[in-house]
Amino acid sequence: MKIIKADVFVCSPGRNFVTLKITTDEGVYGVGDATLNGRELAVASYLKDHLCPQLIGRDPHQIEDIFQYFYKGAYWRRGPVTMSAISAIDMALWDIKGKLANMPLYQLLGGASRTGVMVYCHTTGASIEEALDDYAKHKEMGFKAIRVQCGIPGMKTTYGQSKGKNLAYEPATRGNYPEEQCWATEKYLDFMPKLFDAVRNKFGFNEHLLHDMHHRLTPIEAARFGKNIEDYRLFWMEDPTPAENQECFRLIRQHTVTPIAVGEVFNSIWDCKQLIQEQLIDYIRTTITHAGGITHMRRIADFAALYQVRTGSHGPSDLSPICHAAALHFDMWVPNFGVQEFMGYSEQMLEVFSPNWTFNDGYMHPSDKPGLGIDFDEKLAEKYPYKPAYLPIARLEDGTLWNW
Ligand SMILES: O=C(O)[C@@H](O)[C@@H](O)[C@H](O)[C@H](O)CO
Repeated sequence: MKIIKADVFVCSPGRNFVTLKITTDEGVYGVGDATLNGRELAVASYLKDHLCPQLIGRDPHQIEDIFQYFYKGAYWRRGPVTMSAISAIDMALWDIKGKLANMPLYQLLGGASRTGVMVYCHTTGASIEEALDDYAKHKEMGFKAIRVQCGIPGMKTTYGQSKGKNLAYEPATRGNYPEEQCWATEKYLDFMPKLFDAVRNKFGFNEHLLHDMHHRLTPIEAARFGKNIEDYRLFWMEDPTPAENQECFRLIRQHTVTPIAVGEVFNSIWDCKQLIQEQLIDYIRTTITHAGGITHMRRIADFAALYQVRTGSHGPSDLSPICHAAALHFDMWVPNFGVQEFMGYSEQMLEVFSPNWTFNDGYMHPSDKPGLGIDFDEKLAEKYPYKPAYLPIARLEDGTLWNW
């Protein structure tokens, strides 16, 4: 069996997605997600101009060898653009393998380790009251794990806040320049515990409560924050500080038992090796689309299992439904599963991708169709051409560029 075609599509049914479709000489095809929010065209070019031509004529069964061929073969290893491109190839090849074996992906990986995948949703609001209403709505929908964010008095914008009533959280803005937001750490540190207090007072401790700090604090500020909120027993505080320097997390760990989740911007095991080995985190949040596909994610998860670090994969709607479909199969199998993020998709997006997963009472189940169990409508996608859009940047009140 040989690969005869590898096509890349960039479409924008509400937001930009990069999709790869690999076709074999026997007519079986697989799909993969290569979306890198704000840098979509770079990944599309990496695939189209460099990797796709080298896929032609290769045996699609050789997933591991193809991963190594592109990872080692470029000489220039790692990085989000390279790894997103490799991830999409890997996903599409697993899709093909599942279709050939007539098995859903999770069966190929080793079968189900659980009856369903616990997912966490996003709740947000301009004020605590609005966030509480949104929380109630999501609790009603059955979610067992809920992320809470909300506007901070005295700050025009903050991370994780929806832009209007009933609008889902959407960070990227259309146009050629990123939106500029403002950040004030002290205001955040003083205010945010009040949100957790209000949530726990109103809803109790039944749901897992999560919060994303989006890389905004220094290690000692994150340590103070984690310590202050211990009574609210968060499931995790996410991305408390930037993680390029993994040692920084030692300081946070010395001060607090609030669990820590990190990894959405990582693209290989090397980005989290020390964090895992020193047990500086509790959840690793790498994704199938950015961290080398199923092949490399499996390596990260197995390594993390040695240190009792569990998975909590990034799953925003700026990764395509193909990524979410693949993630659900992975989560169904992975022994050290923690939770899966699920932000949801608009109807327009679901028309283009048509997934077959199910959601019931806080748990999702992957499709039982062969492979990933998701398709991509190329014709419909043509109706939604790429539109430039960028993630915001953040500045401190004095104008200093900060971490968004
Ligand atoms: O935890 C999360 O889901 C966020 O951190 C993301 O929504 C992140 O901001 C976006 O994926 C960036 O594209």
